[in-house]
Amino acid sequence: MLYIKVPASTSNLGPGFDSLGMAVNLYLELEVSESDVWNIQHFGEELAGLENNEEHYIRKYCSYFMEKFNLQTKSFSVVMHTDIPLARGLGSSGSALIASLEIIDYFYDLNLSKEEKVSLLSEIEGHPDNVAPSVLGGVVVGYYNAHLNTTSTLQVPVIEWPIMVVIPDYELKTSEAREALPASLQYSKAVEAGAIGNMLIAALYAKDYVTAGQMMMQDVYHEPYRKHLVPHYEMVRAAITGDCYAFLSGAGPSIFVVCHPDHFNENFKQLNQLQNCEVKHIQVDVNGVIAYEK
Ligand SMILES: Nc1ncnc2c1ncn2[C@@H]1O[C@H](COP(=O)(O)OP(=O)(O)OP(=O)(O)O)[C@@H](O)[C@H]1O
Ligand SMILES: N[C@@H](CCO)C(=O)O
Repeated sequence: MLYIKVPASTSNLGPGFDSLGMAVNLYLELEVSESDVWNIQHFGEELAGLENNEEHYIRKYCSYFMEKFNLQTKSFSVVMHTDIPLARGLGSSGSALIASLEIIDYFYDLNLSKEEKVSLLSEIEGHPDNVAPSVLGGVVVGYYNAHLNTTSTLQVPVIEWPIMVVIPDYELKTSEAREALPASLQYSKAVEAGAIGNMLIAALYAKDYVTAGQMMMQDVYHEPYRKHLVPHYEMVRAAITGDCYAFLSGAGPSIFVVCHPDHFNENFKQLNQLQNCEVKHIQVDVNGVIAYEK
């Protein structure tokens, strides 16, 4: 029996659009064994609405990898639980892709390295900002070069201020949130967007979380085009006070909030007053995916 535990991820962190992400302590967990026929069992409320057919991501991406590596077809029995809410900007689809690759890696003895896994997964997603942190752990910058089909990643220091996430009670599919983006950015806007992202990375290295937070809140790549899809976005920005900074998690609708330790409790209480959402204190996951025989 193979046990797999994949952390959730938040991506973009404001201006790190498609290239910056952080693994966090919500988890997809699976127990997997070989079987004559596919059998996937769901546990927990997050998976309650998920259809269990050939399009199920675990089944679909296991088949994808079998074909990609020219492997003899196998079927699996899977028992699955997740704390990661689906389609909320917390990397749920990435977690399912990662789990599928772990299944194939283990049951076909592929012995893929973490770097090879991140490359294979980034090719599917088109960007590494969810899969790289969920595989490697911590805060990760990644660049998927679609022309060469290569992925580069580097870990940056984890954020040491406390973090919370506001999870609205509605879904937003990544595909819908990507459709809201413009087809092109004016040159001067692109330069501005890049400068804000560069400042964010420098601030994370410097552990200057006031500057990091200010950069997180000034994204011009995606948040201006998506905020109309997320009513909680302006509500959260209006509610936070003190040294406290918010960014849209991935494609949304969840919103991450990074706070000075002295300002965390008052902001946590304040955000808990908001309707139609849940607020969770979050930790960075520094391990990334784990998989072992049970
Ligand atoms: N554990 C899972 N098993 C199977 N399919 C899953 C699982 N988790 C997510 N999915 C699939 O992924 C879809 C959500 O993907 P989507 O990219 O829209 O959101 P997300 O990955 O949660 O957010 P983001 O990419 O912004 O972080 C679900 O509707 C479901 O089809
Ligand atoms: N960087 C991606 C993350 C969601 O997959 C986006 O914002 O669309």
